[in-house]
This record gives sequence, C-alpha cells and structure tokens, in this order.
Amino acid sequence: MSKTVNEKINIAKNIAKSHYLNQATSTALVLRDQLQITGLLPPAVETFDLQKKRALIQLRAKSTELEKYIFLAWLRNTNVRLFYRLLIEDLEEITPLIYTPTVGTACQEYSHIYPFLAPPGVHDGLFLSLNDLPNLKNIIKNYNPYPFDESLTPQIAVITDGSRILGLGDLGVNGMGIPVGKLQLYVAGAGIDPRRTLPITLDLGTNNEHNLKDQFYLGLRRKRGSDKEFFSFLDAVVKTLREVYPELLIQFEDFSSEHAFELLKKYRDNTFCFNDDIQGTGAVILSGFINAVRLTAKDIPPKEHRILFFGAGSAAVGVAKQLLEFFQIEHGMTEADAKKLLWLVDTKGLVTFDRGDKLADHKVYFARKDNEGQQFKSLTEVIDYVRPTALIGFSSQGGIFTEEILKKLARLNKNPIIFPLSNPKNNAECTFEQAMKATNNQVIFASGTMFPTYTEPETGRVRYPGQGNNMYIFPGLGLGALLAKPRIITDKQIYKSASALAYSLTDEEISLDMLYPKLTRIRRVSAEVASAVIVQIVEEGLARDEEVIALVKNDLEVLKANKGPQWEGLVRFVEENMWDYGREKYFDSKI
Ligand SMILES: NC(=O)C1=CN([C@@H]2O[C@H](COP(=O)(O)OP(=O)(O)OC[C@H]3O[C@@H](n4cnc5c(N)ncnc54)[C@H](O)[C@@H]3O)[C@@H](O)[C@H]2O)C=CC1
Ligand SMILES: CC(=O)C(=O)O
Ligand SMILES: [Mg+2]
Repeated sequence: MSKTVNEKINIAKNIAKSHYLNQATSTALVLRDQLQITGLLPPAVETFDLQKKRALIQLRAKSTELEKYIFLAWLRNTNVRLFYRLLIEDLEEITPLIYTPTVGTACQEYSHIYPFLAPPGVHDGLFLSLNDLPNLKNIIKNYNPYPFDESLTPQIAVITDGSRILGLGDLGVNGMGIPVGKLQLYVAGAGIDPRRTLPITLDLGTNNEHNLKDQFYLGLRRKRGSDKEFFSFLDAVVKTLREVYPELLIQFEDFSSEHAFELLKKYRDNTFCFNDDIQGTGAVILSGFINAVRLTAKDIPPKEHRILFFGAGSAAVGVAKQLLEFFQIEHGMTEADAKKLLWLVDTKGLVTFDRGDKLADHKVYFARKDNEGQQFKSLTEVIDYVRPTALIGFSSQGGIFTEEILKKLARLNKNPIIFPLSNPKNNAECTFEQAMKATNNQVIFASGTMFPTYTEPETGRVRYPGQGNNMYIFPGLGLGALLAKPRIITDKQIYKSASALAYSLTDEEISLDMLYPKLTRIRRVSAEVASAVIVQIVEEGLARDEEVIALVKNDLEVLKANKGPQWEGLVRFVEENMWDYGREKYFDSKI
C-alpha cells in the first residue's frame, strides 16, 4: 500500500530520531537533505554490509568480554537493525556475549557499567519497585521505546526480581541483564519483533550485602521483605500488566526457587505465562535426554536409566517432572515406577523422606522412600548407592564433578550421561574437556553454557558438546503461543516443545552424535518448536487465531492423504511471521 505524503514525512522525521529506524551512515544523501541532517554525518554513504563489517571489527578489538557486552548494548540502543544483523548472522560468536556467560558478569557489574549502555532517551527495560505500587499503571505505560507506531504494543515480557540470577545468587536490580538478554534471543532465535519485547526487573530489595554496601548499587537499599509483601506486589504487577496489555505473554525468570514454584502454581491456570527455569529448562533437558537415550539404547533399555540430579531447585525439579512425563508417555511406565528412576541431591545429601529435616514443598514429591533408613551425604556416597546412568548438575557449584566423580560414572557406564547445567560457565559442575578426559571420550555431554569443541588426541576426531540451555525452547514456545493465542500455557504444550526440539536434529547432526541442533539453525528449529506448540494448542481447543486453526486443519488433511511432510504449511507460516532486520520497506530510503 502506498503511503500518503504525511505518512512519509512522519517516517522521515522518525528516522532521524529513532534507534530502530536509524540508518546512520547508510542514509542516502537525498534523505539526509529531507531530514535536515546533512553535515551531521560524515559525507560517505555506506552500505549496510560495510557498516556491519566495521561493527564486527570494532567488537573484536575490545579486550574484555564485558567491554564487548557494553559495545553491543550501545549498538542495540543506537542502531537496532545493525545490532540484530550482527547477532543473527554471527550467532555463535555473539550469543555468549549477550547471554551466558558474559551476561553474568554484566549483571554483577550492572550498577558500575550503567549508564553507558544506552544514549539518553533509550531505555533497556522497565524497573518496577515497591515504591511504585500506587502508580503502576502509569509507570508501565512510561516504557515505550518505539513511540512512533502505537500498534507496536509489547507482546512478551520477561520478568525477574533478581533473586536468583543464573547461579550467581541474589543480584537485586542488577539482574536486569537477564530479561534484556532473554528477549534478544527471542528476536534472534524466533523473530519476535524487538519493538514488542518488554524486559522487566522488579525491585523488592536485595539480601546481597555486597550490593547493599556498594555506593553505586542502583536498587532500593533494603532487604527483601515477607512472602506476603512479595506475592501481593507480584499480584499487582501481573494484574496491571494484563490490564494495560491484555494479550501479553509473561515469562517468569530467575526468581528464587520457592517463589518460582508458587508463582507458577498461582498463575498457570489463569494467566498467559510460563516459568522458564522450571518449564523451559524441563523441556530443553528432556529433549537432550531423549537423544541421549537414543545414543545409549544399545546398552541401556530406556526404562533402566537411573538419573541423579545434583541440586534440587527449580531447574532440577522442572527437569525431573518432564522426565517423569517422558517415561510415562513414551515408555508406558506408571507414575510410581517412573518416579523410581529419579533421585535428587541437595546440600544435605540425598533427598529422602526420613532425613530428619523439613523438606521444601518442591522436593517432597521426589523424596525417596526406599532408602530403608539409610542416609547418604556426599556425592560419592550417593553415586555408590544409586549407580546412576545419568548425572545432572543444577547446583551452581563450579567444578564439583571432580575427576574422581567423573571416573566413577565412567566405570559404571559405557557412555555416562553427564550434564553440568549450572550457569554461568564458572559454575558448571565440570568442563567438557574434563568430562572427555576422565571418561576416555565416552561421555554424553551437555552444559548450560557452551564449551569449546574437543579434539580427541588419539584420533583427531572433533567432538561437539551439547548446550542444554532453555534458549532452545523459550523462543519457539513463545512464538507458537503468540501466533495461536491460547489464554494459558499447558504442560502438554511444554512437552510438545521438548519432543519437537529432540526430533529437529538433521542427519548430519545425528551423525555427529549431537544432542542439540547447531545454534546457527535456531530460527528453523524455533519454527519447528513453535509449530508443534501450535498444533498442541489447536488440539486442546485453546487456539483463538482462525488462520492458525485453518492451517493446522489443512496440514492434517495433507498428512492424512500422505501428500507431504507433516506441518510444512504451518512451519512456513511461522517462518513468514518472523521479524527480520531487513524487512522494513522504508529502509530503501525512497520515502
Ligand atoms: N541450563 C539451563 O538452561 C538452566 C540452568 N540453570 C542453572 O541451574 C542452577 C540452579 O538453578 P535453580 O535450581 O533455580 O537454583 P536453586 O538455588 O534453587 O538450586 C540449587 C540447588 O543446588 C543445591 N546445592 C547447592 N550447593 C550444593 C552442594 N554443595 N551440594 C549439593 N547440593 C547443593 C541446593 O540445595 C539447591 O537445591 C543455576 O546455576 C542456574 O543458572 C537454571 C535454569 C536453566
Ligand atoms: C539459563 C537460565 O535460565 C538460567 O541459568 O537461569
Ligand atoms: Mg533462568
């Protein structure tokens, strides 16, 4: 549709002001005249390619990862499309700089690197503190980073209260890097429009003494209050967000485990939301586990796996619940029998019913009753008792899977499954190299933060570590949900996201014994995950988008008639709905 003169003039004015529309040195000379910015840019008119090349050279010249993080934040907040072009085209290089591990350092240093992340008038996210309670609605509306198009209301909010940022503990408002980073991966990984993302950090105080004493700390200088205060603030925030943006999908992120489970219980059946650490992580690790089961199937029948979780917080319990579903759905086990394959360990040792302490609610369901009065404290003791086929680390205790532990696993299993999943990298329970060396290269491995490949010295064969990180799930899950528009996210939708991810491996990836697809394929993988989620939403009768419902029905008919690959029409539709940095028509500079 051609634009009216007034629309064109408005766009022109906005290009001059907007970090989204900004073309910097690629602005054509005629456009510079129209915008009255001639002379304000150097004379050369550059291509987008050349701009990208310069940005990459500048990025690579920075000497620390934190400097790279700051450079990328600045780029994102001054030239959105150039930033996303870099991220999407150089995903493997840039993801670790905006996400784990570097985002961990950036969060720890947030109050020190602020405000050098964005120019005046551009805001990385929304802070809501307890003091804002009387005025939440207006404050939520204040966050409008792209004021030029009112149809661009937020679609997804990632919310944290900073109380358990990665494995780094309570960082208070310094946790803002996490919602910001997750939403960048929504854009890169699933083509969510960056203008429709809403990072939120809640400030209910912090129990981090270091922060409270730090003169630069940017949050409220008070300790966290009672659960009552927490839940009533959360109620007010969720309620107001839904009033202002009724279709908003809310992702809860990095809340302390006790609150995370309670929040999910409270909102899952009445709010369009999910918890990434419980459900997203559950799905991504189930997916890796499905492929690990396939790789070990010759030696271990699936039902004979014994899975030991080192750590018993939101992530471990979320994964345990998904595995429980898997053994029931795929292997016909009863709930009681499936539960017997899972053991949890926390700071006090093996989680048993009769251990003598009051177990947190989320541990009770998995507490063992078959220990015959025996208790097992150290990891070594637990391993000797359980004889696990899989050891899964969610403890944030870097290096705790020692050579001795790894060798023990190797003695027990031909191919031990070892997943040190804590973040960031320093908190990983072991490295890929350590696991390879201690198991004579037999390990089946995934970590939360990516490790380098390992070349077997004897054979020269290159081995690929898996990255078991919820970043493979939440972008596709979120996109699928936004397209089909259910009012709630159900367990079945989460389960389908996991199986879609597991079966998204290409023949090449399977031949390389990979557990997860290559990161560079994330958009295609997210489209497959989103499609599986959409089909499930339609099957549950929860979809509210007519076009999506019709597409699923059509694909089903094609499938029944055996005329083509499953969900091809749907996957194409999903891909066509992804935002891309080059799609906007007004960038051809002919206004
Ligand atoms: N790879 C991924 O996609 C994800 C990774 N994570 C990571 O998982 C870790 C845990 O997250 P949450 O479960 O939410 O945290 P959490 O703090 O609730 O859980 C940690 C658990 O480890 C146990 N633990 C701590 N030290 C221990 C020790 N020395 N011995 C035995 N047990 C010990 C604690 O008792 C607790 O049960 C974090 O590092 C987080 O970054 C979390 C979500 C997703
Ligand atoms: C990956 C993630 O969500 C975490 O470590 O908390
Ligand atoms: Mg998290």
